[in-house]
Amino acid sequence: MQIYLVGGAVRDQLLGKPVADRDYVVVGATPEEMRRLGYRPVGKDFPVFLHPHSGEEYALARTERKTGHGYRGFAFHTDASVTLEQDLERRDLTINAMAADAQGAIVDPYGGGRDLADRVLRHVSPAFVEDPVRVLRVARFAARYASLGFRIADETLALMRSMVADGEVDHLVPERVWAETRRALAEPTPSAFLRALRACGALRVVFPEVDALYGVPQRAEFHPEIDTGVHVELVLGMAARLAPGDDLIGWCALTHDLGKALTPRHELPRHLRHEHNGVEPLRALCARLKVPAEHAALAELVCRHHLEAHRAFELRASTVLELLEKLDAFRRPERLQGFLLACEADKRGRLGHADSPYPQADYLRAARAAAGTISAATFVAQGLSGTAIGAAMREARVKAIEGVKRDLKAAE
Ligand SMILES: Nc1ccn([C@@H]2O[C@H](COP(=O)(O)OP(=O)(O)OP(=O)(O)O)[C@@H](O)[C@H]2O)c(=O)n1
Ligand SMILES: [Mg+2]
Repeated sequence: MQIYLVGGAVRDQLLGKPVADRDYVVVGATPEEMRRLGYRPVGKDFPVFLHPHSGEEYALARTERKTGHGYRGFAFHTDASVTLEQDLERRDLTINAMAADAQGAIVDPYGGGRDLADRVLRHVSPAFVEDPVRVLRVARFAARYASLGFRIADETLALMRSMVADGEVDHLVPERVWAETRRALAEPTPSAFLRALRACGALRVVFPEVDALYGVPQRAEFHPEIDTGVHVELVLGMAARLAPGDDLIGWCALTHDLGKALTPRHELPRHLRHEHNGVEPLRALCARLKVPAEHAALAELVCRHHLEAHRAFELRASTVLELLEKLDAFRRPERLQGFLLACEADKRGRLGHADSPYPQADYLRAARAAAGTISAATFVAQGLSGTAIGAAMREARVKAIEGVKRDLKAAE
């Protein structure tokens, strides 16, 4: 039997990127042989094994045949006669379909090295269509490598388009959609994920609430980019810059303006109440994709309150305190931090505003810090009890926030 390093590890090595996880393909072996050598089978019907010591994945070379719609409609064919070339042929992209033998020699029957050098995401063979998740994967790789100059090959985009038209993407289970989305949001250029999905028509199927934002105008004095979809792309880019690798902030960036798709036509390009209108579609989206609770919670806070953050200096101190309370900022400072990052991404994610300051974040952080030093114990010690404690605390916190505001004014 022969063992080859395969897929992402070979690609990343050739790109000069750190290799995260290593997958191996084993040619000319049987499951019995693998077990005899001490490899542990991953599942019952799945020809994948874990190395007895390293725990890395070793898959028997296989071909895949589609038997039905969607994620489960697969049959594997594996036997000792399946070649490396056959195994590589059923993979998604040429850059993911290279192997390296034990000496490090590259096996590259489908031109992955050339596409890597040319910065092209290209499918390997017509077998690409057998797994609709690949539509999302290609978009995710676009988000990962856009900054290196990668683009999707025309023929691959055409194939993705035909898969969407054939309804293949309708059958994706929410867990897979979320898993790919979450990873895409943590990549350096998450907007490329949106653009790729939109280019093949998958955005309308997977994220109709986001797709609907394209073509919706906003007021030019606040949004020189005009188009709400373009704004969301810019906010995603800014979120990736302010909070690299943070899919929580990315999720807030993606969903903060969903309400703008619901603005009545005659009100455009103004978006009155969009922060309220966005809550319902956001909740529906989070439920549909089974988004983690923290993602759903912070995204809703950002959706509801981002305008208040932008207007922080115009708010009364008592309103600032209420905002901090709604964010649960006193018990959970990380929530405030995430909220402010998303709000800053929204403000700077506008054409020509990438380098604008966002002093509102410093103000709200300082307000939280000042108000946070006031504790109930002081008032208990003064002999207050019951609701009087809460009232006195509020009053003291409002005063503290007023003090922060005064200091800021004085420093101007
Ligand atoms: N739907 C899929 C999933 C995986 N693969 C193949 O399996 C390999 C390993 O998959 P995975 O670990 O998900 O992707 P990587 O390419 O390793 O990328 P990452 O860096 O994200 O792990 C891929 O390179 C690709 O050859 C595929 O063809 N189709
Ligand atoms: Mg991998």
